[in-house]
Amino acid sequence: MQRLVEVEQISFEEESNEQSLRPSSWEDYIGQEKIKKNLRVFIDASKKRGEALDHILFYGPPGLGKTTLSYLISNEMKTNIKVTAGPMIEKSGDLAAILTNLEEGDILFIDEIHRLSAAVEEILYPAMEDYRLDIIIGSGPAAQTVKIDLPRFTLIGATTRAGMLSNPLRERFGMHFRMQFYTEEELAKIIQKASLKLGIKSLDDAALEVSRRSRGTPRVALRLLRRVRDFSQVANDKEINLTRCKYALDELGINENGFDEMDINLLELLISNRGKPMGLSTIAAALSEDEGTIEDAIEPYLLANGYIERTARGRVASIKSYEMFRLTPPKQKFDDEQGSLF
Ligand SMILES: Nc1ncnc2c1ncn2[C@@H]1O[C@H](COP(=O)(O)OP(=O)(O)OP(=O)(O)O)[C@@H](O)[C@H]1O
Ligand SMILES: [Mg+2]
Repeated sequence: MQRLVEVEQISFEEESNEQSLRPSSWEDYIGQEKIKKNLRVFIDASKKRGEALDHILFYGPPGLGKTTLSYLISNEMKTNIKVTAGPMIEKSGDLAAILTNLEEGDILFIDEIHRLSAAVEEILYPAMEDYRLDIIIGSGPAAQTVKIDLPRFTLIGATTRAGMLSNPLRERFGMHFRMQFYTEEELAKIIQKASLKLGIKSLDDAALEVSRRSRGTPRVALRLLRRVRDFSQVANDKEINLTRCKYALDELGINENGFDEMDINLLELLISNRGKPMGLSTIAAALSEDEGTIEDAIEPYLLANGYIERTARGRVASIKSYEMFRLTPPKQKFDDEQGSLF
């Protein structure tokens, strides 16, 4: 099923749409203030010293701006950026070829870095630490290690699943940044800027309405904005206004909290368990979704906003969810070892 608030699998068309709306300056990159502030200090310092920037790891749910930030860093450092992704680097030779083609100060961006194979990761360790490539030639007693020096480069890794990174890899990043969900005000600003780029102005209250239904995620906000714009243009509106906006979003089946069918199904499932924790694999089977998608793309926003709670024995719906469905939360305590859930 294609989710309108789906943030992970993006089509080619969407990807090129995204490129056109992708901020190219720090001023256009709204929010994530703490990360921006820190990054600017590190960038300034490394520029002053004339050194490559330390390796950086961005982690957090999809669509929050990890890739965009990486491009901004390369802009700011005035260096080349080579972009690849974990699943694209199949053999250690692939990575060796990428590394030996880098120039001094270049940025290598590896998306979905948690999906690198163990063999490829091993190549990365000395490359990150000592800018050195260790290649083993031959096998058995005649095997030899050849060491090749690499230019000083910066690795930027991005992942939706920091927990899946191996410790040695994680520790080799000098900076770790966790991406945060955006506030409604921040998303409204992003929408207004993007809207102008699309050639139609969004009125303040309309932009806020789209924000409220965007699950704290710029990619979702921009996707909803494009659909709302379609409705507005068909109706010959000069600006995107609140009434049309609400109509369009309702037509698209995005509820007032930005929840779509998938979120609702998950919440209903947990509620049907009446306060008893439900394990991830059970949830995945019941919703016919894979565990990774639930953990990376659906759950984080619901957790961050207190709609569900995670206990050692599984997930439960919180009072807030019962209230949203206008249901009474169960009084009975199921999880005795962990104390009251509510
Ligand atoms: N802070 C921001 N300000 C303005 N626009 C943003 C911001 N963050 C993200 N965007 C927009 O949201 C879209 C998605 O961002 P991006 O591709 O960087 O996310 P991501 O974290 O790399 O996602 P994924 O984990 O799926 O790779 C981009 O097209 C960009 O235009
Ligand atoms: Mg990305």
